[in-house]
Amino acid sequence: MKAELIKKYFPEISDTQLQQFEQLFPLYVEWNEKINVISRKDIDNLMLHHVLHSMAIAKFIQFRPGTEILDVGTGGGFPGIPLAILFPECSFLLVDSIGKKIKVVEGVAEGLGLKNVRAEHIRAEDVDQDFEFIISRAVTRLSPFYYWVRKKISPNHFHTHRNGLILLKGGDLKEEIEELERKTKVIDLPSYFEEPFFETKKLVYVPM
Ligand SMILES: C[S@@+](CC[C@H](N)C(=O)[O-])C[C@H]1O[C@@H](n2cnc3c(N)ncnc32)[C@H](O)[C@@H]1O
Repeated sequence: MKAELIKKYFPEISDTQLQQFEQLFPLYVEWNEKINVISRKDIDNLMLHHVLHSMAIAKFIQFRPGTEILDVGTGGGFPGIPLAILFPECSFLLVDSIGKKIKVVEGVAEGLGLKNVRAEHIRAEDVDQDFEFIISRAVTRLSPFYYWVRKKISPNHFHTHRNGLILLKGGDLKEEIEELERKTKVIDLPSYFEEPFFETKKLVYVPM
């Protein structure tokens, strides 16, 4: 699946951004040979299941220039890397508790020439900085996630949505949302994209 898939849903992207999306596949193949962080099946479906899927967040919100965003449990760089391509004027910190994953993220970000990405081998709980938004894909249940990060959201609001958490998740979320005991908004990803995804089919927004 090529980068045209991205253009289909984000027709406003520039030629530079399109080229960066095109570079993602060879870069991940190259890095995955050195450090295996993405399964063979997922590499084959990289553009759809990782890249486009991550960009559901950009269908939910257009981050304004200058926005600071934390991606918790980024793994090989999702959703942070595709969003950093799409929002070059925003700053992204991508963190993971496994160091070798951060090496891949750094290699891919450097290969793409992304100046707006920092990657750090650190647990989410230990990050000592405020962000307008905290994003994450397929990391943990809502309630523990909220406790890891609840003090890291800055109070200023410049967006159409309040600062908060934007998470891509699968499974039956009803129980997790009850356990969280906070206002949430849940969006089904098929309302953004007609292509089928694996299990992670919901976007959860928790305004703070
Ligand atoms: C299932 S993977 C998802 C990776 C990536 N977000 C994706 O969608 O491809 C979950 C990731 O969360 C990381 N992780 C788990 N607990 C964490 C924590 N407390 N702080 C930072 N990263 C964490 C794991 O190391 C792992 O890379």
